[in-house]
Amino acid sequence: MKNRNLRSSFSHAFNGIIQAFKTERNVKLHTMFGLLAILFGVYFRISVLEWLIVVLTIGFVIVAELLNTAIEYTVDMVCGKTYNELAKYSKDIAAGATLVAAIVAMIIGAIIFIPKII
Ligand SMILES: Nc1ncnc2c1ncn2[C@@H]1O[C@H](COP(=O)(O)OP(=O)(O)OP(=O)(O)O)[C@@H](O)[C@H]1O
Repeated sequence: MKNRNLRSSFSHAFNGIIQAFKTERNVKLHTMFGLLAILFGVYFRISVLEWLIVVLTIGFVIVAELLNTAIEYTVDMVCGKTYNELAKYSKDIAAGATLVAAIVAMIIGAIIFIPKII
């Protein structure tokens, strides 16, 4: 089924974000960390450059989580409950991508905020 116009295209994309947020604990968790980083940014009055880095990092983590969720759904659609070695690799690698994104975000958060907290 093809999107007939830009509005339905945006609407489906938005529904996808809502679906991932509702069903995936990690999407919720990383969104909370993103909001916390924004609160810290406001509180510590970080610079424009720091805001650019914080916003890019939050987007990077959320995009990784959304892609991981899409891969999980696709694997489940193909395999259902059947064990499959390739399904395992796909899910583990997708989860690995979100872990890398989360670690990078933690390092960036530490570099920006720890000196301000101290
Ligand atoms: N069909 C399958 N065949 C083989 N292994 C699977 C299959 N489905 C899941 N697994 C294994 O179980 C793990 C957990 O899968 P699950 O679908 O529960 O992901 P999840 O707990 O939602 O992951 P995340 O915490 O990243 O959101 C996968 O990383 C994979 O190692």
